[in-house]
Amino acid sequence: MTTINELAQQRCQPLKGPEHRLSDAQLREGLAALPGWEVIGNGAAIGKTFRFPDYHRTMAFVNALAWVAHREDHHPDLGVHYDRVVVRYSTHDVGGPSRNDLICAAKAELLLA
Ligand SMILES: C[C@H](O)[C@H](O)[C@H]1CNC2=NC(N)=NC(=O)C2=N1
Repeated sequence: MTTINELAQQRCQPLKGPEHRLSDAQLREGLAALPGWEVIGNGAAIGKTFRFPDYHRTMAFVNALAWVAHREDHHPDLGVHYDRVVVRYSTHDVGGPSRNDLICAAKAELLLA
């Protein structure tokens, strides 16, 4: 079993090519450690909607997430709203979800822990 802390301790690696795409079983195993995260876009990505009481807290999270993206060189697609952020990770260079997406989802999650 993988835990959220094990994922969050890892660093994203530059991955290129479809061989790095996670299998359904690997994806399921990883998502079991990430509360609220789900497969979206028919297996193309993983995502979660984070809700906040106001715009200030929404943007504080967006900025913290941007810092994670910069540090890891792995970038989420974001939908930014007044009181929520729709976060979606997929690895473009792989053509779908990779281990990097699970790692960044775990780091995103722990920003709020
Ligand atoms: C060279 C650099 O590591 C790549 O271009 C990175 C940058 N950030 C990225 N972010 C995401 N989400 N997917 C990628 O494939 C990706 N590739």
